[in-house]
Amino acid sequence: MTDKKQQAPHLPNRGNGRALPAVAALACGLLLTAGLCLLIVRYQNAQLRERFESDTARLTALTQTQLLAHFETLLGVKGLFAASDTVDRRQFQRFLAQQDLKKNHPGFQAIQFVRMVPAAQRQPYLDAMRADAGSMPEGAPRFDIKPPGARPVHYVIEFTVPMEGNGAAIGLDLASMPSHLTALELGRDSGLPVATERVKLVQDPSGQAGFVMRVPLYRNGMPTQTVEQRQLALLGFGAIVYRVGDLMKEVIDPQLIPHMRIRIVDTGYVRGSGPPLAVPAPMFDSREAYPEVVPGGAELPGLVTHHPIEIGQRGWRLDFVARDGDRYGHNYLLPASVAVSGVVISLLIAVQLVALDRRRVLAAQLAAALAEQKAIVDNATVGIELVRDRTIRSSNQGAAGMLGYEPAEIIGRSTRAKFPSDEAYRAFGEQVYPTLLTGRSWSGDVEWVRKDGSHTWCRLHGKLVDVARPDGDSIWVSYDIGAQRQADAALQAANADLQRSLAQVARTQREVADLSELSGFLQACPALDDALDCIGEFALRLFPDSSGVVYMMEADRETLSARATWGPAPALPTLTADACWALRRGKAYRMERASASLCCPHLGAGHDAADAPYACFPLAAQANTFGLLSIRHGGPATHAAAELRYQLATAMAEHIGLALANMLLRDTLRQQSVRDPLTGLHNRRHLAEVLPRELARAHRSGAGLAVAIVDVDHFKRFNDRHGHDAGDAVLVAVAQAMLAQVRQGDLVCRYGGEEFVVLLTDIDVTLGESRSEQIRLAISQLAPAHLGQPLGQITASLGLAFYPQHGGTADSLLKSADTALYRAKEDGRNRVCVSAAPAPA
Ligand SMILES: Nc1nc2c(ncn2[C@@H]2O[C@H](COP(=O)(O)OP(=O)(O)OP(=O)(O)O)[C@@H](O)[C@H]2O)c(=O)[nH]1
Repeated sequence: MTDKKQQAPHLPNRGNGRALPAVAALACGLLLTAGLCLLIVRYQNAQLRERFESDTARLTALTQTQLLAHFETLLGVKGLFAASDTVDRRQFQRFLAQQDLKKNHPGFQAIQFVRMVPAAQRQPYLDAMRADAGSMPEGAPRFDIKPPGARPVHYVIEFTVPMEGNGAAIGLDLASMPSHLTALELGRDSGLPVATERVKLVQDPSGQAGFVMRVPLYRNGMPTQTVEQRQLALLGFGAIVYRVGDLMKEVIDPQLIPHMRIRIVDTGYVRGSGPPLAVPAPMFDSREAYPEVVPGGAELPGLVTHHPIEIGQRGWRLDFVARDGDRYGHNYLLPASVAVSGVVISLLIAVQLVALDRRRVLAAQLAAALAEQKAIVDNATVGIELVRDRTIRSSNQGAAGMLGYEPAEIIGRSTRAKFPSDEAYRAFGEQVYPTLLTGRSWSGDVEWVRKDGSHTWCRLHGKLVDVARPDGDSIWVSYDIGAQRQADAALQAANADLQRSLAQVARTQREVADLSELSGFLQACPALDDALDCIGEFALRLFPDSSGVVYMMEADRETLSARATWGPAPALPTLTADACWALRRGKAYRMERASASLCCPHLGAGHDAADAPYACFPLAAQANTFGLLSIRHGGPATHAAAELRYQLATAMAEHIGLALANMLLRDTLRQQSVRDPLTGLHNRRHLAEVLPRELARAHRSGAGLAVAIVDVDHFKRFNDRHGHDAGDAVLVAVAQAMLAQVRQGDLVCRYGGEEFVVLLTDIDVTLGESRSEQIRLAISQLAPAHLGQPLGQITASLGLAFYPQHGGTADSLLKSADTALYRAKEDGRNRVCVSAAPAPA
C-alpha cells in the first residue's frame, strides 16, 4: 500500500512558528501602543506639570508681589518715622487712615508701632505714656508694660491701628517673648524688614496662624551703617500683624483653590539670620482656610511642588499639591482611546497578518494543489479536457496524444473535429446532453478520428461544471479503448470460436454417437433391407435438412437401384455409373456451386448445387463398387460448416459402406453355404433349416405341406454318354424348369447329385399331386443341348409325401417321399408316386 504521506500533496508547512509574525506584530503594536500611551501620559503629565508649575509659580510670584505691596505700607510707616522721631498715635492713625488699609489690605490684623525702651527708660516712658493726651484726653493712666518684669530692653507695642480688637496688645513687651525678641534684634541689627515666626495673635481669637512683619525705625540723624550704629540708633519698629489666612485670601486666586492644596510653612530665618527651625512651622493650609470650597479630587502625589519665598528674612516654602480634577486631573480618555485604538489596531494588524499568512499559506497550498493538479492532469494517462461552447478550452497530453495531436494543436478547435461525421457529432450531442442537463455524468464509448484520419474508440465520461449553465464549462475524461475493443472483439471471436468449437465438439460427439449407433444398428440388422431402412433414419439425424438416397448395385453389375431414401424421392430410381461423377471417378464427389456440366445427372436436370450442395460417395469393398450414397443438403453453408458436414458425410459413407459390404459379404457367404453353386438352388443344408420351420408354421396354421423328391432318370448313363459338363447343363436346366413351376414361397433345393427336393407350402394333396405332375411334365419337355449338340429327352421321377398325412417331422416326411420315389423308379420312372406311408400316431 502506498504511504499516505506520499499521496498527500506537497503543501507548505503549517507548523509552529507561522503565527510568530502576527504575535510579534501584536507585541510590537501593544508595545508601541503602550509607549504611545506612556508618551501621551507623560506629555499630559508634563503639560499638567507645566500648567501646575506655571500656576504655582504665578501664585508664588503673586503672593510675593502681594506681600511686597503689603510691605510697602510698612515702608510707608518707616518713611513716616523718618520724617519725625516723635510720631504720636494720632499721626500714626491719620497716616494709616490715608492708606485705607481695611479696603486695600484686608489681610492686616493690625499695624503697630513698637517702641524700643531700654530698661533705664522704662519708668520715664511709662510716665510719658500715661500722661500722653495725644491718644486720649484723659491720657492712659493704666498704661503699663506687660508682662511685668525687668528686662534689659523693652519692645513695647505703643499703639496699634485699628484699636478695635487689638487693644489688648497695647503695652505688650515683645522682649518678653523670645521669638519676637529674636526677630526684633535681627531687624535692629540688619536694618531690614524682619518677620517673626508663626505666632499666635493675642488679639485674634480665631487661632489662625499669624506673623508680624516689622521694619526697624532709627532715629533721624543717627548713622545706621553698622550694627552697633543701628543698635544705638534704633527707635522702634513699625509692624504689621498678619493673619496668614486672611493675607493669603488676598493673594491666592480663589479659582485655583479647588484644584490644589496650598500650604505655607515657615522654614526659619535665611542666611543665618537666626536659628533654624527644627520643624517647619505651618503657616497656611488652603484646606483649612477655605473650608467652604469643595475640593476637587484626591491629591495627586506626583504633582507636588515647592516654591520658597523670603518674607522678612524668613524663608517660607509654599507647598502645592495638585488635586485631581478638570485642571490637573489626567485626561485618561485620550490614552485610553489610544490604548484601545492601539490594541484594536494591533489586533487587527495581527489578525491581518494571520489572515495574510493564512492567505499566503492558502495561496501556497492552492498553488501547490494547482501545480499538483496540473502535474496530475498533464501526466495522466487518461485524457482530460475542458470544453466550453463546443470548443476545446484545455487539453492534457493524454487527451491530445490519444488522437495524435499536441495539446496546443487541439486547444481552441471545435469538438466536432474529433468526430468522423456531422451525423455522428449530432447523434452524440442528442445522446449526451439530456443526461448532462440533469446534473448527472454521462459515460459511453465514442468513435473518434485521429489526426492521421484513422479511427479509434474512446471511453468518455463527461459532466457539466455548472448544470445551471448548459453552455458553460464541461469536463471530459477519456481513454483510448481501441486496443481494448480489438482485444474484446478478438476475445469475443475467440469465445465464439470456442463456443462454436464446443458446439462442434458436442455435435461431433453426437454425430460420432449417431454414427456409432448407426454402425451398431447396421451390424444388428439381419438383412440388407433392414440395414437400408436404418440408413434413412440416421441420415436425417445427422443431416436434418438433407435428403438422400442409397443405391445398390444390381446383379447385372450395370445398374444401381435406389434401396433407401430420405427426404424427397430421388430423380432417378435407377441409374448407371454414367449418371454419377462419383461412380465414374471411383471416389467421392461433392458440388457446392452452380455448374450444370459438373453436376451429377442423377440429381435431375436443372439441379442448382449452389442452393442445394450435394456429395456422392461410392460404396465399395475390395475395389468392388456395390452401391452409391448420395446426400443433398438443404442449403449452402460456410466453408467450415461445409467441410465439417462433408467430413461427416464421408464418415457416414465409410460406416455405411463398411457395414453394407460386411452385410453383402455375409449374405454371400451365407448364400454360398446354403446354395448349390451349380444350379443356384438352395442346398440340402438350407432345406434342413427351412423344413422344420415350415412344418411348425403349417402345424400352427393347419395348412398342408408337401415334400417332393425329384431324381433325374438314368443320369449316370447320360453323363457317360455326353460327358460331365453336359450333365451339369442338364442339371441346371432341370433346376430352372422346377423353379418355373413353383410359387413364391415354395422351395426348390438340390438335395444331392441329380436329386432335388421341392417343398410346397400351404397346399393340399390334390394340388400337391398336380403341381408335382407339372414339374415332371416340365422336365420331360426340356430339350437340353450342350455345345450346340442336342442332349435328348430328360425325364425325372418324383416321390411325394404330405404333411401331416405321411409324416410329422422332416425326417419322416423325407423318408416317406424317398420311399415314394423308390416306388416311382420301380414303377418305370418318369412319374409321380405319392407316399403310401400311414399317418403318424
Ligand atoms: N454330370 C453330373 N453327374 C452327376 C452329378 N452328381 C451325380 N452324378 C451322376 O449321376 C449318376 C447317378 O447314377 P445312379 O445313381 O446310378 O442313377 P441313374 O443312373 O440316374 O439311374 P436311376 O436313378 O435309377 O434312373 C452317377 O453316375 C453320378 O456320377 C453331377 O453333379 N453332375
